[in-house]
Amino acid sequence: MDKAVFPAGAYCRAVEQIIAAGRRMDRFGWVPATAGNISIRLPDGNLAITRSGGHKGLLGTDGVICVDAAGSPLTTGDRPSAETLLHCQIYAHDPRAGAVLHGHSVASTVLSRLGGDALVLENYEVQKVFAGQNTHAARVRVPIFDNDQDIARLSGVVAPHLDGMCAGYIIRGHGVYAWGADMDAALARLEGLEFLLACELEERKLR
Ligand SMILES: CSC[C@@H](O)[C@@H](O)C(=O)COP(=O)(O)O
Ligand SMILES: [Zn+2]
Repeated sequence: MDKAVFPAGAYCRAVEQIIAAGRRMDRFGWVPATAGNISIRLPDGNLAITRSGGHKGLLGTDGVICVDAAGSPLTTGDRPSAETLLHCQIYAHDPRAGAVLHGHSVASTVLSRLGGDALVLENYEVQKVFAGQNTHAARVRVPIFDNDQDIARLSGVVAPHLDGMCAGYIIRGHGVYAWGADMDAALARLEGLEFLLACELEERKLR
């Protein structure tokens, strides 16, 4: 299939939103060097996703390519994000997911290296940004999975935990995955999660 088969408006909007999201994540310092990847689900079920290896804060239109729902590039020779399968997995699991974001913040990297299989967030007002959360008093569990360069194997480890995951997840020493119904919702989730991780890190430094 060729990119031309997409309704031009939907594809162009997706590319613009991905470029803008990369810039916003870069402003926060969440996509150092070539870290991070960003995708949007297109109306036909294919994905617009960042090409592998570029700086996500400096994306041009050629920094975004199309893959099918299984992660295969629609244009032969295109190299999608090395972590495309993690995006595909989220879209396959959650039919409401419209955008997926991955960044490498200092807070997610450092906190996940301290050990444990989850971070539990409690008594923060901002945790209400996560799906289904309406009080600071609830406990929001953010799972941490060990990093793995074999993304298919990593997705197999993540799979059994996706049900009921409301804030996203962390890969140890690596970064976070967050998603939402559209790009605005995904960015709000990511920003909320990163704010809370930064709070946790600050608090631990004071202890
Ligand atoms: C700076 S290395 C980071 C990569 O290994 C990877 O984790 C990452 O987030 C970006 O990979 P990419 O293939 O550009 O999507
Ligand atoms: Zn990464």
